[in-house]
Amino acid sequence: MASMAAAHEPGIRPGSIPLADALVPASIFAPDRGGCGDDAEDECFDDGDMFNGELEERGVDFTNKLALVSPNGEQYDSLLHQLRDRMEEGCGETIYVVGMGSDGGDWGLEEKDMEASAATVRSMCEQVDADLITLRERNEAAGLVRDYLIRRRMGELDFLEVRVAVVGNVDAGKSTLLGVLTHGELDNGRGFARQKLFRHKHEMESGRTSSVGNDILGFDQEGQVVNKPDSHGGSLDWTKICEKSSKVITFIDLAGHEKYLKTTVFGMTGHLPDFCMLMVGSNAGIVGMTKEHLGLALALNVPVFVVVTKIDMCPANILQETLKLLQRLLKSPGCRKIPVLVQNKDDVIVTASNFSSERMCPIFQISNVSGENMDLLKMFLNLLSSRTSYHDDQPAEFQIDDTYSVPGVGTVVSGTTLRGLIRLNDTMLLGPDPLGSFIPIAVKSIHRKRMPVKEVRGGQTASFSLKKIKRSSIRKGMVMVSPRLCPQATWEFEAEILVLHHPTTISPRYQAMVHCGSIRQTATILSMNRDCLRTGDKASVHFRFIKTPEYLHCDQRLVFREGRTKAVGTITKLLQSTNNLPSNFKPPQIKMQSTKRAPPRKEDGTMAADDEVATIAQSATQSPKTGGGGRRRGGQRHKGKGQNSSTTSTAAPSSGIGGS
Ligand SMILES: Nc1nc2c(ncn2[C@@H]2O[C@H](COP(=O)(O)OP(=O)(O)OP(=O)(O)O)[C@@H](O)[C@H]2O)c(=O)[nH]1
Repeated sequence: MASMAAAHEPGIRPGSIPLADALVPASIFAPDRGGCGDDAEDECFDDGDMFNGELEERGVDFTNKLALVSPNGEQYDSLLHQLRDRMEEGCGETIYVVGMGSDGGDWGLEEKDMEASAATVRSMCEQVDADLITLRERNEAAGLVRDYLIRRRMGELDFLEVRVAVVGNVDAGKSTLLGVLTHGELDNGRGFARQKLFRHKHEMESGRTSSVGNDILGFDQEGQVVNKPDSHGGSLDWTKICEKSSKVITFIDLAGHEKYLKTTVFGMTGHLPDFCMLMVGSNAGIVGMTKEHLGLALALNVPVFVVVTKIDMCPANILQETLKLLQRLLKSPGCRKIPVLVQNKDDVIVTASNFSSERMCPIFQISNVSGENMDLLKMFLNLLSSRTSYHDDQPAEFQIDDTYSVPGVGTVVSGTTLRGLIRLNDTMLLGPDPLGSFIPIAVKSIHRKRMPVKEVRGGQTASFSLKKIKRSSIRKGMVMVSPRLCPQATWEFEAEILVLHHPTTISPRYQAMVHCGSIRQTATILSMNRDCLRTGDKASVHFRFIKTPEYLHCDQRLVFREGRTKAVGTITKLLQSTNNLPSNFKPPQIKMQSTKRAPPRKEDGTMAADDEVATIAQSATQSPKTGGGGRRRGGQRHKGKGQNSSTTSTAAPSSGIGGS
């Protein structure tokens, strides 16, 4: 396990970080024998999560390391119940530790007790139709301790799904890493690996990503990568990957260049990532858009892990400097993260088990050219579990993030199932159209990752082919929902916002782009509870969309931006609209309204970047429903949103609502 003294750590080279600045070792996240010492530990286990996630008793003492040795019938049922809960919380998987108690006794079991415990766990796995995979075995003071991965058995057409947004400055090595991971071939340092991923001709020519790309990495039940590129064109057969995988990681590859920030924001809000992988070139350090992207992830409450690339070509002192600045940024009051350097498999297990605490921020140091530490990153990815828990009985909701016209098939929409279960031939309501109406539409075919399936559930991305509807009448940001929801569209809403940057002041009638889920539309500020807003200010703001009403939820996070102006916030109220006409019937010709010129905080009106990150995190942590994290793996989920829970009612009367 990682040690506190950075100088002794293999990944850190001579000229290491001074002890005071040392990264937090992963070992502090390992469960304690009986209590939590410092803040970091409190954070990890503040729900009393001591032994395999449960402290309370249900006929069995979960804190006792011998609980699994020979449980009686009632105790076995309790243990099984606990395992089922944890599997559900972890969206079909959980890391299960045998031989560790939290009752103060020494850790470890004698061999025969370990075998008896393992037999109990194996039998429970059969009951829940899951596989038991040994992650590691170690010797502790009183004997053996084993960490298992318990993962639901997947049929050929099913797999667990985790979405990871990949962000970082230009040239950090994002596309290269994805090329290396998904195609299994190392880079040559001159752009070889990324060639396989570029989607546009201009990307091939400039070497820069401009669009939101999707790449998949499949793991089989044993945690081995299943991606096998075609030996001719090097392309990947997604269907084959999905058939062989028990878990598929979808990377949402986002552009690093500032001019594509709009696309990057859309990727982070619209594609609902479970996690964010922030890439940093070790030689370039924390430059360009790095802080901007980190701030975005914090604002949207997406847990972040960092991958420092190019360690093959970086002098030791520069690498140390980058790591030092990185951990300073992560620990700053704005981020309040606990940076943890991942250096071996033990660190991977500990960080992956605790990652959903949101406060922990694992840091990997890799090379796309030599492949150093790539195995640790892959192992970590295999152990991440989705943060979107699903319940099949919830009314289904699907958000559309793209549309296509497929020859011979017709109109196809792609997006993410937010909740519930959608089956072939189900009738859903599609909308809202510009008048706020929803129309009934039958689901004629469903694909997950290009593979035909019969159903799709909460947390999974999918595409549907739709009959008798033109592509032009569907736009990004529309939804398909269960008729049970009687969906309504909203022209106006209230949100608590925090201005991260604005050169002057924002006042009523100011317009900017609202990003919320896959919605991307300009909205006007009608009123707010302050005269004007400038960088760092918070306010409750009343917005109105200028073009069409949208389907919104209270508690949804939003990003409000225009050029370099940025604000983040949470929707607090869906408001009744006064009329059904689009407000751009006579669009107000106002933009970047600056009624009063307030003294900017810095010469150019910006906040110091650290302040900006600070303010973002403050907003994220103070958001009414964001919660503080602190739960172990599987415990941190996308927060439940009210079912289109407007406080009053919403806008346009709809012709097709609730029909079928
Ligand atoms: N030596 C070395 N070169 C690397 C490594 N990773 C990436 N590179 C090189 O760095 C350059 C930039 O990599 P990209 O993957 O295009 O960077 P990016 O972050 O995707 O850039 P954008 O798409 O513009 O956002 C390419 O020439 C890669 O070959 C690494 O670990 N070591």
